[in-house]
Amino acid sequence: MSHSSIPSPATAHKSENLSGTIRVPGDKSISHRSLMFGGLASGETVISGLLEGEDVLATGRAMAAMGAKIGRDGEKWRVAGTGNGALLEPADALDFGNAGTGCRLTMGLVGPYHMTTRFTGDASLSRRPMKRVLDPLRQMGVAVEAMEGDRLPVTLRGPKAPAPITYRVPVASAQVKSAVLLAGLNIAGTTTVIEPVMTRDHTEKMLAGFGAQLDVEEDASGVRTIRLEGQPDLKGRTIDVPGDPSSAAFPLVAGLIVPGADITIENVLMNPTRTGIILTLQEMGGQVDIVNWRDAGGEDVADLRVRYSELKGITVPPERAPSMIDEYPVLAVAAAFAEGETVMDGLEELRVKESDRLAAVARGLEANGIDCTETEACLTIRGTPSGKGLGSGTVETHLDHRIAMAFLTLGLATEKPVEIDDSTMIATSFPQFFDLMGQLGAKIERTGAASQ
Ligand SMILES: O=C(O)C1=C[C@@H](OP(=O)(O)O)[C@@H](O)[C@H](O)C1
Ligand SMILES: C=C(OP(=O)(O)O)C(=O)O
Repeated sequence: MSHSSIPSPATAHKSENLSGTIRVPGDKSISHRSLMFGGLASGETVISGLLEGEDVLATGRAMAAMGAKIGRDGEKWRVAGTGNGALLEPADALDFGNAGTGCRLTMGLVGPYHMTTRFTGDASLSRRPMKRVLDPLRQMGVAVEAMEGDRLPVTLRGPKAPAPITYRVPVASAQVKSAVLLAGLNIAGTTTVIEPVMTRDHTEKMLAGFGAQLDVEEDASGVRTIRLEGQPDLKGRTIDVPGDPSSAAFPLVAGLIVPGADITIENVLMNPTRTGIILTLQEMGGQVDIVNWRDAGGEDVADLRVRYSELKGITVPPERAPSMIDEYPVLAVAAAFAEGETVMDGLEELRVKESDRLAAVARGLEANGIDCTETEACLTIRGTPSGKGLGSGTVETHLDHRIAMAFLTLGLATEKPVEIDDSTMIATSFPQFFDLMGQLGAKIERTGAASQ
């Protein structure tokens, strides 16, 4: 895969008057699940707008290695599934590259199968904690072999008769919730997940769409109890994947910080478990108009018109973190141009993403002259609205696509250019990043030998 090859540095330069209309690629969470559930269901699933990023393609290869037939047919992807309960033992290790979601959800999916499955990944994924999904699998009777600290490579051996469990998710994580629910698909009886803090609900919504029996109850304090009836008959379906709000966040912030900008991003997923970044940028004074709000196959989507704005610092409510967890690096970039102080708290999960994002963001800001304070779970940024004196740093991206894209966005409004040490990882979630940002008039260039 390209991220194990030669690093490709890139540089962003001060830009003006970004303009135009773009569509960002399909939502990563929905794309992973489309291939997984399509690969599992009986019959055909036809997917439009699939994100063709490396993370999602790794999930496709894993499902193919377990018996699904997956192919591209013009603009669409066609998946012929095995039928629920009929995945085959893969001949080789499943390599998930950089993708936490693909790896953790697939661990849940295959855990209860009475077969042996091995999981590997790149250097970043091999550092990330897997205990959070391996613990509930152990409770179901799955035998686990893992590196120290429950890291990859991991081998799972499912029991003859897996037992359904009731599991209270100990961290706010859609990946953990989803892994337990997916395990429940191949276990007789009711699997129950208790989710104290709501996270993205794509697994619940999409499994119901494929024909699973799911019951979701929410109490007065917001605690959700999700009950899944095991061994449902899942049926293939048609899916239209909306644009990824986590990718839209980069042109969105660029539009707010580049003087004279006026851009539109069409067809963005507006599921309320994903829109924290839009709300937060609006609270900072960002002119983000949500237009043409509509339903698209069971999900809300809209177009976002974004104009350059004088931003002000705010305190971001920590309880909003799950609805914008992947957007903090680029929110930090908006905060770098806001008047006053922006406080982001409740960010402990950022430390276990593709990199320690809290540290990577703080170091990148400091390298470019931006005043910030990092504590265990909090980042405070004091902005410079004019961008004067900022820039000229080189940012270490640590195999993290969001760090790479966030700092290239920063360099569009700093006085001096911003360089990142590697841009290859951007292809994991947003392969069209350079092209689309270029279309808007952003001055970003790949500067390394590997870009030739
Ligand atoms: O379920 C998903 O599709 C995702 C859940 C989030 O991870 P956590 O569950 O670890 O918070 C998010 O960071 C990731 O990019 C996608
Ligand atoms: C955290 C992310 O992804 P994953 O956990 O799937 O690697 C992300 O895309 O920002």
